[in-house]
Formats: sequence, C-alpha cells, structure tokens
Amino acid sequence: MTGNIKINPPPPRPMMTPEKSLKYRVKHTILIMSGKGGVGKSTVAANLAVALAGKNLNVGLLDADINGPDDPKMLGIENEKVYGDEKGIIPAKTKYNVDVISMGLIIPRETAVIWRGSLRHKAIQQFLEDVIWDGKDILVVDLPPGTGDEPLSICQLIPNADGIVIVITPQDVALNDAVKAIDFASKVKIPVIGLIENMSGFICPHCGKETDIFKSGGGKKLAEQYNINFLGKIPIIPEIVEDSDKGIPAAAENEFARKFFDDVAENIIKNLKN
Ligand SMILES: Nc1ncnc2c1ncn2[C@@H]1O[C@H](COP(=O)(O)OP(=O)(O)OP(=O)(O)O)[C@@H](O)[C@H]1O
Repeated sequence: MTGNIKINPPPPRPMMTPEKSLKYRVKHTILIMSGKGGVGKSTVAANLAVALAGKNLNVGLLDADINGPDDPKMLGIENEKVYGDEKGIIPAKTKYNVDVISMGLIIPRETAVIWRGSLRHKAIQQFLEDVIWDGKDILVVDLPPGTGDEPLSICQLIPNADGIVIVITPQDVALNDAVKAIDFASKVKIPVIGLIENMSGFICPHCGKETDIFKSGGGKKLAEQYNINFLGKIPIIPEIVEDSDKGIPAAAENEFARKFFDDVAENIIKNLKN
C-alpha cells in the first residue's frame, strides 16, 4: 500500500442516442417561455396541458422551472416524489390525463447554481433522457423564466421541438420582454409558435363586459408587428389564484376559464409540425 488512492474520473457520457432523444419518444414538444417572471407562465403551461388533454391528446407536462415546483401542485399533486424503475423516471399521473414531473426534484436549485456550465448541462441532459414520456402525443415544457442561461440550456437539449409559446402580460414592459423572447427563439433556432396574452383585461363572467383594469390588446399588435401568431388571451380570472393553490386547474373545473384555454389549445394544435 502506498497510500495513494487513484480515483478514476467517471467516463464521459455518450451523446444522446437517437432512441433516448425526446425527438423519438414524443410526437410534439412545445416550450412555454416568458420574457420575465411572474406573468403566469406556469399557470398557463399547466392549464394548457389540461386543455390539450381535453382534446384527446396524451399529454406530458415537464416543469423545467427549477424555482418551483409549481406545475404538479396546480394539477393536484401534493408532495411530489420521484418514482422510477430500471427503465427510468416515471412522471406522476394526474386525474386530468396529464402526466407531470418537476426537473427541480432531480436537479435541485442549489445544484443548478453550483453546477454552472457543462456539468449542469449534462445533468439536464441525463434527466431528459431518463424520464419516461414514451407514447405522449405532446410534451408541454414549462421553461425557467426569462431568456438567460437556464432556458437556454434546456432549449438546446430538446431537439426538434415544434416551437416556443411566449406568454406575456399586456403592460408595455412585458411587451419589451416579448421582443427579447422572440430574439431568444431565433438564437436557439426554434420557431415561435405564437404569443399568449395572459391577465389580459378583466371580463365579467356574468355580463361579458370587459373592464380595462390594465390595457389589453398589446400582445396582438406585437404579434402582427413581428409576424407571429397571436394564440389568444386569458383574462384576469380571480378564481385561478385560489383554485391553483388548491390544485384545481381552471381549464378543467372553471367553465368560464375553460373556453379561453380551449381556444389557445386549438390554435396551438393548428400550428404543430405535421
Ligand atoms: N389569468 C390569470 N388570472 C388571475 N390570476 C392569474 C392568472 N394567471 C396567473 N395568475 C396568478 O398569478 C400568479 C403568478 O402566476 P405563475 O406562478 O403562473 O407565474 P410565472 O410566470 O410562472 O411565475 P415565475 O416566472 O415566477 O415562475 C399566481 O398567483 C397565479 O395564480
């Protein structure tokens, strides 16, 4: 014994093999992004997943926003745990026909901060390979907020995504952020499927009148200006806040909210790759 212990470095991970690539395991992938935090991106992602499942699609929801996890909670999954077998990680089943998992369960926030650069990238790659989504018609990915390194890493690791759905609120500052998101999409070479304006005005559910709480409609103009699809708007619906805390998605349980998410879901389906 010399006292010198030789530790071999772990072998480099091979590139994602075709069978393991999401491209081969889900028919469609859409990436939900926002120019900045707090615009309701996770709320829209979770409810959109429910609305898509309501259209007879087999839907997966990946909460890739490691600041959360929010999406599983919004679909009634409390205390999300990781389950898996020798084949990989199994997403949680919800009663809304959407399977959901949070990346933050496997790659905790602290780890992500320490693991900047290639190691973090590899951790995300490994996670994407390991989750069993096979058979899904569509995977909805709730990206981390903003247009920085975190969404960038994830977008680079999801080849052949159908495109990016940008969620904004109608204030001027949010519109500027939408422009950043459009630039981001061209940088990662992923098409923009379109724009959703969330918290867009307040429509009285009883009389149908729109109250101008803060001016809505800017998203539509911006979409025209940049020649991208306007996928629809979701008004401020006070029940969304309370219900999502209780794990009840408005798109499933709130008649008034459902039609807005349904319209957006239909517009997205029309714009998926063949
Ligand atoms: N259309 C809406 N009407 C009313 N409240 C909404 C609506 N959309 C989202 N909210 C509420 O706004 C808050 C922020 O939503 P959410 O957490 O989805 O935002 P986010 O953009 O994902 O945030 P972050 O970027 O910080 O992760 C939540 O309390 C949510 O219930």
